Parts: sequence; C-alpha cells; structure tokens
Amino acid sequence: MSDMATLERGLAAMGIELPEAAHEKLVAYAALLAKWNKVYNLTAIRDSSQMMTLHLFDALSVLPHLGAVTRLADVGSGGGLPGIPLAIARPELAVTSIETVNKKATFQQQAKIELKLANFEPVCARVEEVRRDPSFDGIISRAFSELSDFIRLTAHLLAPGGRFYAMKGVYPHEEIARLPEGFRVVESVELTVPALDAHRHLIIIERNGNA
Ligand SMILES: C[S@@+](CC[C@H](N)C(=O)[O-])C[C@H]1O[C@@H](n2cnc3c(N)ncnc32)[C@H](O)[C@@H]1O
Repeated sequence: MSDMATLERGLAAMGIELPEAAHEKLVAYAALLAKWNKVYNLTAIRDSSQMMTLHLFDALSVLPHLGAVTRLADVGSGGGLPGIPLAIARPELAVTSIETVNKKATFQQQAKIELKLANFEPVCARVEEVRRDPSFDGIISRAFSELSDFIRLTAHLLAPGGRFYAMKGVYPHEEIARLPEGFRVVESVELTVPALDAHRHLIIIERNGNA
C-alpha cells in the first residue's frame, strides 16, 4: 500500500478530516524524515509503514483533545514530533518546537522550508533557557521526560489558564503521584492509534486554581 493510502486509512480510522494539501504535506514530511534519518539518525524507526503509525498517527491522535489551544510549544521535539504533524493539520495553530540538539533543530528548519509551514517555528535551545512573551496556552511533549521534570522545566512558559499535554505509553500512575505541588491532572485520555497495539495516554495537567 502506498504511504498516501496508509495515511488516508489511518486518518479515517481516527475520524480526522483534513484537506488534500495536508495529506500531501504529511506524506512529504514522512519522506523527509526517512531521507534525513539516513544521515542524521533522527529516529530509530526506519520502516515507512511504522513511520506512519508510530510517528504520524501517534502525533495526530491528540488532535481532538487539544481544545482551544492557539499557541502550542512542543518540547524535546527531536525530528519534529508531535509538532510538525500538528502544525500541518492545524494551520491556525502556532507551533513552537523546542529541541536542544542542533542537527535535529536543523532538520526541523529544513522541513519548515520544504513544507512551507508558516505556523511552525523551530527553536534550538534547552527549554529551561527559553523565554517567550506571550507565553503558550498549551505545552506538549512526547518521550521527553517524566511528568515532574516536564512541568519543572517548562512551567515558566505556560500562560495563566494554559495546559500541559503529556503523551505517554502505559498510564503513568507513579509519575502522576510525583507531580509538583500546585499542579493537577484535569483529564486523562486513552488514545487509540490505528495499527498500533500498545497503550497510549494523553495526560492533561493544569495549575491548581485555573478556572
Ligand atoms: C526521546 S527524544 C523524543 C523526540 C520526539 N518528541 C519524539 O517523540 O520523537 C527526546 C528529545 O528531547 C531533547 N531534549 C532533551 N532535553 C532537552 C531540553 N532540556 N530542552 C530541549 N530539548 C531537550 C533531546 O535532544 C531529544 O531529541
């Protein structure tokens, strides 16, 4: 099956409707990732159908749960995940993608140019050193760190009323028990990723006292 057919089948299974141009950009992103991976070692995933499932579908599975977020930071984004697929799927969402390793951020910049992603901004820095005004109403990460470090390293970037979105595998009971004081889980979503036989959860966290 072609990558486009695999993509369209996966999007349909997730109930996600996107314009044709977004389909093309998503397939082009997967191809770029595969091409640069040979030199830059951006991801351990090499097989193209696995790339679709473990990267594109996994990233897009959070789309229905992001609510009204307008400015999203993706922290420890590696080859641009989940930020690039989310920026492609939601052109009205401003995505800032923070990655400390230069070659990975360089790849993201290249992807921004080649895919013409006006709403995507890669930043090469350690997240704890990044300062932004205005800050973000959503901060997401996948495979970045345990929950308490994610919050500790990024809380200075979260706008009042904003939310953290942590993409996790099995439900992280112990990490949740170690959340820093002043933060609470407001929602846990069991994600369904097409063709992926593994546990996936999205843990949504707010500061205490948010409306
Ligand atoms: C396991 S990778 C996950 C990459 C991507 N989120 C994904 O799911 O494919 C974690 C990434 O976090 C980056 N990273 C680690 N500490 C960081 C920090 N303090 N600030 C920004 N990026 C960081 C690493 O360089 C690495 O690329």
